[in-house]
Amino acid sequence: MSPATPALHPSREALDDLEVLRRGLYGPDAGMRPLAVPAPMAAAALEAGALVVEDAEGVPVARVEDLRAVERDGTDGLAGAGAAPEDAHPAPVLVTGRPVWLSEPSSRPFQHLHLRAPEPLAADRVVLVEGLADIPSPVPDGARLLVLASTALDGPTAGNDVVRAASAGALAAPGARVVVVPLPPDAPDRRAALLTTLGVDPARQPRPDRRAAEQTLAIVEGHRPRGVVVLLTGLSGSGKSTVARAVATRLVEEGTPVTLLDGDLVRRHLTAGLGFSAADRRTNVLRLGWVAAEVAHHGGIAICSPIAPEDATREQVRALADGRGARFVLVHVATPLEECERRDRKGLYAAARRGDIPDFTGVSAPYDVPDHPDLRLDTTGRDLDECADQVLAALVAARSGEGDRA
Ligand SMILES: Nc1ncnc2c1ncn2[C@@H]1O[C@H](COP(=O)(O)OS(=O)(=O)O)[C@@H](OP(=O)(O)O)[C@H]1O
Ligand SMILES: Nc1ncnc2c1ncn2[C@@H]1O[C@H](COP(=O)(O)OP(=O)(O)O)[C@@H](O)[C@H]1O
Repeated sequence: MSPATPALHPSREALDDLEVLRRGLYGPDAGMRPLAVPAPMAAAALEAGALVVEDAEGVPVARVEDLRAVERDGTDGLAGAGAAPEDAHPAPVLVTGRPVWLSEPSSRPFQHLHLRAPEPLAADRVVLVEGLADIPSPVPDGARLLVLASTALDGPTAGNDVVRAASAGALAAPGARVVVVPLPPDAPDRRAALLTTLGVDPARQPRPDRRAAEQTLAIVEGHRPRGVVVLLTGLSGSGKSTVARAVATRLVEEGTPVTLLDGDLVRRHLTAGLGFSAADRRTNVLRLGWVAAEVAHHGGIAICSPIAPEDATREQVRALADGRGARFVLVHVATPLEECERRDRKGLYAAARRGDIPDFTGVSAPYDVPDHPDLRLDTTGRDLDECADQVLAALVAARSGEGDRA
C-alpha cells in the first residue's frame, strides 16, 4: 500500500510564490522554490514521493510530485540531516519538485486586481509600486500601477493599504489601472523574472513623486460603532467559509477591520486537539464565541463560520456577545445536505459515507436547524456576491442598532 500524502500549510509568502508561479508570471521555465517542511512530515512526504500544499483555509492548491530534498544552497541532499537525533526540534527540511495545480486558492482582498496571466503591460506606462511612497501624486493618465505586494484578510497588512492607495490614485487618472502581483519579499531573482516576463525595465521607471504619498490613502476615522459578532452556522460545504470570506473581503477593501474566525483555522490554532464529539464541538464553538465577543467588545467585527450544530451552544455564544455589549447576528447557511454533498469540495462526505469519518454532521451526527436566525441563506445556485450583500446588510443593520432584538 502506498503511504498517504502529507499536507503542508506553508507560510503566506510561500503560498504567494506558488500563486505567481501558477499564473506563469515568472516565465515558462521557472521552477518551484524549495518549501520548508517540518522534518517528520518531510520524511513521510519523501517516502510517499509527493506533498500536498494547502492554503490557510485547507484548500489543496498544489500537489508536489517527484519530491526531493535540497540543501540550502540548492543542491540535492537531505537538509537538516545533520541535526542530532535527540534534538526535539530538528531543522525543517527543504523540499522541491514538480507542482501539479489543484483547486484555485481561496479568495482574498483585491483578488480581482491580481494579474492572472503573463500580459504585456505597455512598459512605458508602468509604474512599479512596492510601497506607499512609490505611488505618484497625481497618478499619470493611462498609468499601469504594478503593485508588487501581498494582500491578505488576516490582520492589517501593509499590502492592503498600498493597493487601496494605488486604487484611489488610479480613480482620479483617466485610463489608469492597478494590477497586483503578490511577489514575496526578499526574492530579487523572482522579481527580475517577473519583470522580464512582463517586459518591464526597472531602470527605465519614472522616479516617483514621493510628495504626500501617504496622504493618498484616505483613512476614515470618526465615530466608532458598536462591535458585532456574526455567526454563520450550517453544514460542511454549505458555503459558510466562502460567504464569510466574501463579506470580510468587502469590509477590508473599504478599510473596515474585521476578524475572521473560520472553522478550519480555529481548529488548527485556538482549539487544536479537539475532536468532533458533541462535547468537543461545544468547547470549540464556545471558545470561538468567547474570542469573537472579546473582539466585538472593543468595537470590532468578528465573523465566525463553524458548523455549530447545537442550538443551545449558539445561544450561549449570543449570551457571550450580549455580555460584552456587542451585537449578535445569526446567519443560517441553509444549503440542503444534498447540495453540500454534491459539492463535496474536500471529499469529506464521500469519506463519511464510506465510514472513514465517524460523527459527520448531517450524515452520522445531528444538526439543529435554527428556528429564528436573523438571516437564512440557501446558497444553492446563488451568486456569491448576492449572498455576501445579504449578510453585509444584516451586519450593517446590527451595527447601527436596527438589528437589535428586544
Ligand atoms: N466529523 C466531522 N463532522 C463535521 N466536520 C468535520 C468532521 N471531521 C472533520 N470535519 C471538518 O471540520 C470542519 C468543521 O469544524 P467546525 O469547528 O466548524 O465544527 S463544529 O462547529 O465544532 O461542529 C468541517 O469544515 P467545513 O467544511 O468548513 O464546515 C470539516 O472540514
Ligand atoms: N452562493 C454561494 N455561496 C457560497 N458558496 C458557494 C456559493 N455557490 C457555490 N458555492 C460553493 O460551495 C462551496 C462551499 O464551501 P465552503 O465555503 O468551504 O463551505 P463550508 O465553510 O460551509 O464548509 C465552495 O466550493 C463554493 O465555491
